[in-house]
Amino acid sequence: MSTNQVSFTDVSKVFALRVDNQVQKISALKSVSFEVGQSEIVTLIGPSGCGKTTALRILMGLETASRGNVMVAGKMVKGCGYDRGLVFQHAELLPWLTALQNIMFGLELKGMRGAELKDTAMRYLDLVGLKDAANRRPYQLSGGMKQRVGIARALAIDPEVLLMDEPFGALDAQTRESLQGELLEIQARTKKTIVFVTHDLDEAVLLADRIIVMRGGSVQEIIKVDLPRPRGDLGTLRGSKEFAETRYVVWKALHNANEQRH
Ligand SMILES: Nc1ncnc2c1ncn2[C@@H]1O[C@H](COP(=O)(O)OP(=O)(O)OP(=O)(O)O)[C@@H](O)[C@H]1O
Repeated sequence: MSTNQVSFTDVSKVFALRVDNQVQKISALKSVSFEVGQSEIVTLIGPSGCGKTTALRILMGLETASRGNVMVAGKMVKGCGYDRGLVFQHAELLPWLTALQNIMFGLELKGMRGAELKDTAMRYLDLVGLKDAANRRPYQLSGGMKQRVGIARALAIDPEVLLMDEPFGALDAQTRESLQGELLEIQARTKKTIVFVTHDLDEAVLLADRIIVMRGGSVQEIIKVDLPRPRGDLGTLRGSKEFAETRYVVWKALHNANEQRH
């Protein structure tokens, strides 16, 4: 974790909304700064509307910052790029393509052709445990399987940083838990740097090296998670004293964030 893969420095974002012929300004981010080290997993958590998705969208290049600097892998972010992969809450796969073709599509856009194209897509499908479902179309996949394809699609372009916006938020508790474990295993193998937005306190702790607690467009607190890596069996981890202690620290920070909001 010596070099920073992400530097978000003094970033502010103001949205201008036109309501009844009047322009209303919404300050979504106010001088937000944080860094993410190489191979680090950082989770962003905080009350609804505190700016988590806006921060992620700026990192992805889908929004521009009104002020401040955003660097990924040593380069200033100017629009989308293959150095970043995004996974949404809903995988948003192309419905007329198979799981394999959905992954190939992104690789083709990147310029990959021929045997390498199919082999690479298959390798990433295998990484998320879906080799046998390669020829299924999205409607033939469960919610969890679709999210796995979404993760494979983002990883296949070999980004420096994986940006994940509540990727497991729409899944049932059991599928969510197994995907959390799978994500940790994949990260241990690929060593990707991950910025992960979640509403779920347990998820924030289970996955992260550090947790950024946000409030009203600002960083309220950054909490280091000292749980060992690899995290091993997440069920056992959840039952540990260390997990409970960290969870309480984050709960308190969130509680403060909520109180100061009201
Ligand atoms: N395109 C936009 N135009 C105007 N306002 C926006 C836009 N996108 C976000 N906002 C506003 O910016 C603020 C932060 O929104 P954001 O979606 O980043 O919050 P969030 O923490 O991700 O919320 P949630 O947890 O509910 O998804 C909110 O007040 C929201 O209404």
